[in-house]
Amino acid sequence: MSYQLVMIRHGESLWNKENLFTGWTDVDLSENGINEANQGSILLKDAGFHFDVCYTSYLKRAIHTANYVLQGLDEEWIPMIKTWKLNERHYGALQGLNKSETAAKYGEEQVKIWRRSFDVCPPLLDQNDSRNPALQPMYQSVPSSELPLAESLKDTVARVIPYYEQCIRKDIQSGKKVLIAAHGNSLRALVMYLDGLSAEQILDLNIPTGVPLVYELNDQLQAVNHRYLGDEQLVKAKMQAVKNQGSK
Ligand SMILES: O=C(O)[C@@H](CO)OP(=O)(O)O
Repeated sequence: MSYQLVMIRHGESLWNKENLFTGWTDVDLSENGINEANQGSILLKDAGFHFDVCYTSYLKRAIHTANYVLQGLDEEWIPMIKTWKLNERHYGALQGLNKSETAAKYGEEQVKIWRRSFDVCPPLLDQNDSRNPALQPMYQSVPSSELPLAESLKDTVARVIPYYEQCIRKDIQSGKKVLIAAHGNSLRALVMYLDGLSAEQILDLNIPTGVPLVYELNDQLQAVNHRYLGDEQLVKAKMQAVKNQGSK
């Protein structure tokens, strides 16, 4: 018995377009991001994919991407489960700063550490900052002790993976076709776990926007292989573009 899991990072957001650290800031997709989500849907449709359930975050760029994908597949009726556990990594006080300007100010190496290291946490948001999730209606049902003021990838792994194991895994195991529409770093956390990557290996992993990533899992639900749908060169160029966001 083998299983399958499909992930998709949201299409380009308005803040991706402006090259701003985004994290839990709830921004819309750009025009290009909408096209990317629709394109992702076409790739899935052409390859014959169907879904029984979709998991996404609380953030509208991921929710809208899921909607565009499911609309294209004519499967908007399936259950869509929204959880803050799949939110983007919280970028703390870096949120809203331009990545290139931050690289010019603090150096590209420091920005790479903030963006891609496993266990370095960005500077924390102030408790009284209106962006503190504990002060926002969106997170009112979450105990404030669980809500971050910034997160490293390690912190993100610590919330994404237990959720995957407790909730998503069960659906996959019961034979449901699962789609996860999430974010660059919440998906890096999941890929790190599924592929058993080390802290060094994860440094150079960049997830492209709006491209379906298909995992084949064995009967133990271990990853046996994965592939992006679509043109290989285009996928590589999109990954490189994500990497370059941290250049001066
Ligand atoms: O700003 C962010 O929240 C993320 C994803 O867009 O960026 P990065 O690729 O720098 O981790």
